[in-house]
Amino acid sequence: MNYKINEWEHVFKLDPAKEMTDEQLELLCESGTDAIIIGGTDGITLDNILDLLYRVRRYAIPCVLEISELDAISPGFDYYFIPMVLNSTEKKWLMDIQHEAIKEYKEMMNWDEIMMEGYCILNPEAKAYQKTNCSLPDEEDVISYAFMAEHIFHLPIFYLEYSGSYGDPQLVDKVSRELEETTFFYGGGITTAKQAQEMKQYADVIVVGNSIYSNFKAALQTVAAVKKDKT
Ligand SMILES: CC(C)=CCC/C(C)=C/CC/C(C)=C/CC/C(C)=C/CC/C(C)=C/CC/C(C)=C/CC/C(C)=C/COP(=O)(O)OP(=O)(O)O
Ligand SMILES: O=P(O)(O)OC[C@@H](O)CO
Ligand SMILES: [Mg+2]
Repeated sequence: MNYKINEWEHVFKLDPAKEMTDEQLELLCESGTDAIIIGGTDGITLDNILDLLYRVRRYAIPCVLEISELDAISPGFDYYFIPMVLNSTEKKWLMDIQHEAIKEYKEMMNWDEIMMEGYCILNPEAKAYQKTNCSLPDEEDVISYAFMAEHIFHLPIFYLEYSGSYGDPQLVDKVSRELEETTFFYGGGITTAKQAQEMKQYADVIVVGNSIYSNFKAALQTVAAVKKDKT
């Protein structure tokens, strides 16, 4: 198990609102992926999060809760990822919800386990884009958000999010050149080994989500595609 996030290359993001068999979960957790992130935008409840956490805990793999709902936070995860949506048009999604949460949880927060994520969401069809009222940034905007994530906010993670659609590899390349200290996560529309390899050339970590539920076999193959040089 590797708990060093800046050494991760591949993670699966599981949606607690979606069904998964025990056999599938075992294959994912033992695939060689670096971590399991539990998160999503819709239908997130404490019950479905705890259920999935309990099932993932059978395996020796880091398990992360990516917080999207204030009333669905539970102890027991290795890490808590907290999004700040940099291209939201509402301050609420950049810092106000987080500010409210700090008032409630400050005493319980162990900063060795918490990573703030600077999100830039680029797919207007994504639920997260719509929920957080994002505006669509151009290339220069995106690169500037990445720069701000590293040099102004000193965030541990910059997350380029195309959730549900495959992004622009040239832009991912340009963003990667902007980041040195901040770990660069790319997520969105990775459904094949080839796409995983393409985005991994630029991003530090690639995130595979929806294809787990639409084409399980192909999703599983994305791990070996980015890790085969290391084994
Ligand atoms: C009890 C305990 C152990 C406490 C530990 C202390 C702790 C960790 C406290 C947390 C404190 C804190 C600051 C919490 C913040 C709470 C919060 C609600 C923040 C808001 C996060 C946010 C901006 C959410 C908006 C939506 C978003 C960006 C979600 C990220 C995940 C994402 C993009 C999922 C992909 O969704 P998508 O694919 O579009 O949609 P589907 O779900 O349909 O796939
Ligand atoms: O679901 P997909 O499109 O694979 O995206 C993964 C992740 O970035 C979603 O938050
Ligand atoms: Mg999803």
